[in-house]
Amino acid sequence: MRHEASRRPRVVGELARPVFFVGFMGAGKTSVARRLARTCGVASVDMDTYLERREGKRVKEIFAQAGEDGFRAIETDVLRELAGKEPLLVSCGGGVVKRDENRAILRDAGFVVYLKVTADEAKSRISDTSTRPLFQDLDVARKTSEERLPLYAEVADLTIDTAGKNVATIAREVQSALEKEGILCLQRK
Ligand SMILES: Nc1ncnc2c1ncn2[C@@H]1O[C@H](COP(=O)(O)OP(=O)(O)O)[C@@H](O)[C@H]1O
Ligand SMILES: O=C(O)C1=C[C@@H](OP(=O)(O)O)[C@@H](O)[C@H](O)C1
Ligand SMILES: [Mg+2]
Repeated sequence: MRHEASRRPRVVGELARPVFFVGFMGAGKTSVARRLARTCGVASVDMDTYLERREGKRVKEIFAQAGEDGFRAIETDVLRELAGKEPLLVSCGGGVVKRDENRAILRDAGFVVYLKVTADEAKSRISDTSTRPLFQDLDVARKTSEERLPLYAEVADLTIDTAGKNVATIAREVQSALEKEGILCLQRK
């Protein structure tokens, strides 16, 4: 097993622009970006993780202390910061598309991959919704998801329906599309 792994060529990927993953909570943005980073030798960053380290607080605490508006202000700041770095795979939080200025940053700075999921399928994937303050009630989540559909569609350069697919399959679909679009260039060493 170890021998086979060491014989596999090392892959180093380069991105022409930042790639932003958007979509509803539970779409798999964090998991797919992380998987793609590993298989393609590209750096990835999760906006929520980055934001939590920067603020020294969990997303849930920020919502409790500063409300959604407070969270969104920090989120915009972080998005701007990450959009200005060397191109990365960036998994965004599901609500990043709510602000007009964020949608402008996503469109202008990057290539946007929209991972589609229904609120019902997302609920079945997320075992513990306590870390997601806006996914506490399924009926509310269904409504929120419907309201956001046009916002995700507005920024998407690529849309992938994730229904019934696992993370590896989705990551392969994204990889192939990014290579075809000239956004991802892979060198096998
Ligand atoms: N395609 C998928 N099929 C099944 N489970 C998934 C899939 N994508 C993600 N998950 C699971 O759903 C949960 C949320 O995934 P995550 O990547 O954090 O989504 P997001 O960042 O879009 O909210 C995790 O437990 C993850 O393992
Ligand atoms: O949809 C949203 O408004 C949110 C999604 C979360 O990220 P994930 O989409 O990665 O769960 C996180 O940013 C926060 O709880 C708000
Ligand atoms: Mg996430």
